[in-house]
Amino acid sequence: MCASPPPAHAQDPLEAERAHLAASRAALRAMRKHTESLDIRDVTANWVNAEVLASEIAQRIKALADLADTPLFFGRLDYHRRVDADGEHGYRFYIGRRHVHDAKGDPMVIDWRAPVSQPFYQASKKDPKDVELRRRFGYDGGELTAYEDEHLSDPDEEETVSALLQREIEKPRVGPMRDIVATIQPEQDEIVRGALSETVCVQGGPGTGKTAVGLHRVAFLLYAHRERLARSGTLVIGPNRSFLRYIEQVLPTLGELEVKQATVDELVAHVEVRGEDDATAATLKGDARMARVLRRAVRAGVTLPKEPVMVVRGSRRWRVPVHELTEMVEELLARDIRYAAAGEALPQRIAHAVLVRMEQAGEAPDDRVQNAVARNAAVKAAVKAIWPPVNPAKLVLRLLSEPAFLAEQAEGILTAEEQRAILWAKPPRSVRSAAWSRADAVLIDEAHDLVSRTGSLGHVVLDEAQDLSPMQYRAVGRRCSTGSATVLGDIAQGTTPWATGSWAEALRHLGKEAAHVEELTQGFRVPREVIAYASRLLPAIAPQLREATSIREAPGSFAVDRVEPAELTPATLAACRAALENPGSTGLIAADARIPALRAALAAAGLPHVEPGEETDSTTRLTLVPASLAKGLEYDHVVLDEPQAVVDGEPDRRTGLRRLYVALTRAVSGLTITHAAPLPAELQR
Ligand SMILES: Nc1ncnc2c1ncn2[C@@H]1O[C@H](COP(=O)(O)OP(=O)(O)OP(=O)(O)O)[C@@H](O)[C@H]1O
Repeated sequence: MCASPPPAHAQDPLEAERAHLAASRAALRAMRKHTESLDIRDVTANWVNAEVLASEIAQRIKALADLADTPLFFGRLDYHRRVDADGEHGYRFYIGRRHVHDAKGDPMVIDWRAPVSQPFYQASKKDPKDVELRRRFGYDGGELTAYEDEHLSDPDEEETVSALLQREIEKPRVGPMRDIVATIQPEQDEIVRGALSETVCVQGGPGTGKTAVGLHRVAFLLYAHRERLARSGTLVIGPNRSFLRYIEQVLPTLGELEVKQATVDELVAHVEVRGEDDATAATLKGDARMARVLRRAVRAGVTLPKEPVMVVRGSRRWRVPVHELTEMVEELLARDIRYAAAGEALPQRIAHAVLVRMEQAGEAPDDRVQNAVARNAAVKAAVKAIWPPVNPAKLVLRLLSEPAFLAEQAEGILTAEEQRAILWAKPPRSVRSAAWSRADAVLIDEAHDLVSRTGSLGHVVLDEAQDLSPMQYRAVGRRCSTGSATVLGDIAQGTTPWATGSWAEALRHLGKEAAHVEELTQGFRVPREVIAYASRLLPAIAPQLREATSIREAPGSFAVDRVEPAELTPATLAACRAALENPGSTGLIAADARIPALRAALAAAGLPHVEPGEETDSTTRLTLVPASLAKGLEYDHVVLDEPQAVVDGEPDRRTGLRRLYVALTRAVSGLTITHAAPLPAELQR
């Protein structure tokens, strides 16, 4: 970083940049050494503080690791004028994954999230944002091998597509998801740097970078609001564990080690899920009307008092009459406070009424007396009868077991037929023995929240959101009720019968109606020909959506092989072998029902494979992917076995075609389809 304009020296620019890289590396090592040598004995008064500080330091040491194959900086900005922002000043800034400073404290590399770095992503010929030169760096392993310049204010220089960006996008994919920090695009950057207070919903076709954007947004928010989010917490929600394993490296590479990950099922794991609903029951249980039924049910046990409360203290008896108790209960019912909080308020109200009477009788009771009266056995007994405690799981068990109870709570909300659809055919004996379904667990979570408020996090990223039921949105919404969310999804990839119809509706259930919906349209994954082929399904699965474009220049390979039924499995295996000739990962995607047969065939043929979410290595680059787990994942080459079987694996045709759309859009460099049954009509054009 220079404090004065860069001198026009004759040195080979690449050499100069390599020198800066070497100096930055040395500075990073020095920073790490310094942190490692910190002696905390003098600054911590007790062992708790010492523990906290020690763990913070350990985190910092980890964050300061110089990762050999992740370049320390990937870009450079030369401003026209000296920039003074956020403690950074100078004309020239190197942009990287984290701050590096020299011994004097002057910055060598600026964090990509700092305000001075933003023009690296946003500046253009049209709006240069004071930037004279934008330089992108190319690396081979850890070695700086190339650079590419754009003189943003030079009217004679033509605007071109960056070859380095193109190279980055075209790289064969291997292993888990990587960060995209060097090549975030302007439309993505807008979302990444959105204000913490704002909830944003991103609709985008397959491979438009929704997941990548969501993860970088968390990294950005943690940078901009570190203390606040450290207190309140951040969470990334994904559809299943294999997906979460696929993305789990991205934030740590960006230096963020503290972000939690979970599936929606894990968030609501109050009971063990062993049962499964049919589509009708699951859809009804996921319907937002269930929240109203539960609200009523939670309060169903509240009984208006029939007798006065009599408190005996010493030689005196104090009586709170029925009408006064009734007023208290009615007031608590009318107020929007949680059931348990209201149940705790009631004894205090009764005690207060007793205190008023004591005062009227000339006594001078204080707070301690009020608390003692609230704990008095007569008051406790009355409260238990009026406002009995509610066990959320037991309540849901009763609701799904007792037709009369359900009828009472669901009257005017669910029809008789709908009630029958969600009732258990054979009611379980206890919470433990019940075969709870995933949707039931969400109902229990709602009941929990009606009883006592669920704590809110600072920010939640909800990926593959198109699949959530309204009740699941509510479960996520209460976990960010005082924070914000990034909602990511693609309506065309919605494969659950209970999926919410539109983003506006989804955001309402999430409790974030004011959120705006952004659209990402540039596809970074799927080759042009393949996305065009998959898009033939759009009129049938999401007619309102536009086809995603592909910014990949490499045409990729695409083949459809029809074979005799007896030849299907051998043809699929042969396609896998051919795909494995290429560098990068190969995914064999098939209908869930085909997986056992294919697994056996792969074993018999001596083709080793892993399951989704497991790490591939140089000897095992093939993953066998059930269509139901393909969502969100990508492979360099995809072999898709028998598309019609993928469609048939779902309860209805639209869902089947959407599942197929997901499977067709996982490939980065090549897609081979093998089939014996005719292809679904929608694909034949
Ligand atoms: N700006 C970018 N530069 C380089 N690569 C990018 C960029 N944006 C996205 N990608 C890459 O494109 C691929 C698809 O991104 P991602 O998985 O985030 O898309 P998605 O929209 O979530 O897809 P899906 O709808 O299939 O879940 C990933 O390999 C990602 O790293």
